[in-house]
Amino acid sequence: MLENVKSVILVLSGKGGVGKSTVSTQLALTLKERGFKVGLLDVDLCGPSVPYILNLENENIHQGTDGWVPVYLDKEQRLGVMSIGFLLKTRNDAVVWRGPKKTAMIKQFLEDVYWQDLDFLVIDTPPGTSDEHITVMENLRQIPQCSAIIVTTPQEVAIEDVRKEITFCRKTGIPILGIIENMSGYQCPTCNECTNIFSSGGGKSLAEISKLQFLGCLPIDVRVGKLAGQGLAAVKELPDSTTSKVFNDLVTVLAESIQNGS
Ligand SMILES: Nc1ncnc2c1ncn2[C@@H]1O[C@H](COP(=O)(O)OP(=O)(O)OP(=O)(O)O)[C@@H](O)[C@H]1O
Repeated sequence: MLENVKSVILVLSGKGGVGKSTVSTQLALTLKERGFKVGLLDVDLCGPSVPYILNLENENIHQGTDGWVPVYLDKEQRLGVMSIGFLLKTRNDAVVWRGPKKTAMIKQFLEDVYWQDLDFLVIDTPPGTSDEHITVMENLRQIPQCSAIIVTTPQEVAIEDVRKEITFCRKTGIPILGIIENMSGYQCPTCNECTNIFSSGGGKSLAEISKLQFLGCLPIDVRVGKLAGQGLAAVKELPDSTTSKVFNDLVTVLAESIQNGS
């Protein structure tokens, strides 16, 4: 049920494996840390990684009187999580469904989860621009505030794919909040030095060309994955890290947008 959701943030990428789920989970954890009530919905039916990233693989969801009850990360129920992964027996179980069945499942995810009152619902989507995306976009029309964050890596191929994602958002009328460049160098956990192991700056120049806001560069930081597995936000545990700065700034932008109703 989306009636009580103030703002939806879609996390999109043109290509798989660029860090969409990592960004979605860290964003949800940061929003919770900053005092918001948050839902995290994983609609990547073929590769649901959110339960794995948050170490919730053994959790089950159940049907309550008001709808499906999300898995809550905390006692205060400030961060609820829903994923097809909770319905699969093991991480290796494959969902082999044709389009209409996938569409029906996503509709159910959007309509039948009892989220209670949420400030933000973060939606982790599959890579590309598939049926799943069209279903999500169609069902979000009722939400007063909805925007997309596009995740890319610095390499050219990912950048090319992400251009298609931008076109897709523009055609479907979803405003793009901005672009995040992930895996932008490697941050040494000991000395904090960041080394560019791929080319760099692609996300920023794409944002400039596309006239979109650039939301920052996230380095490869092995500590971030470990923290998410314990349900912890980088902004709390690694306050001096680049990751912390990028997510803090992003949440400030989101908090302003919810206040302005934009
Ligand atoms: N900034 C980062 N620092 C360290 N590891 C990262 C970072 N971003 C992503 N990873 C790792 O890279 C792998 C892929 O990331 P993730 O699952 O978030 O990508 P995705 O785009 O959601 O993938 P998929 O398309 O399969 O859903 C994961 O093992 C994740 O832990």
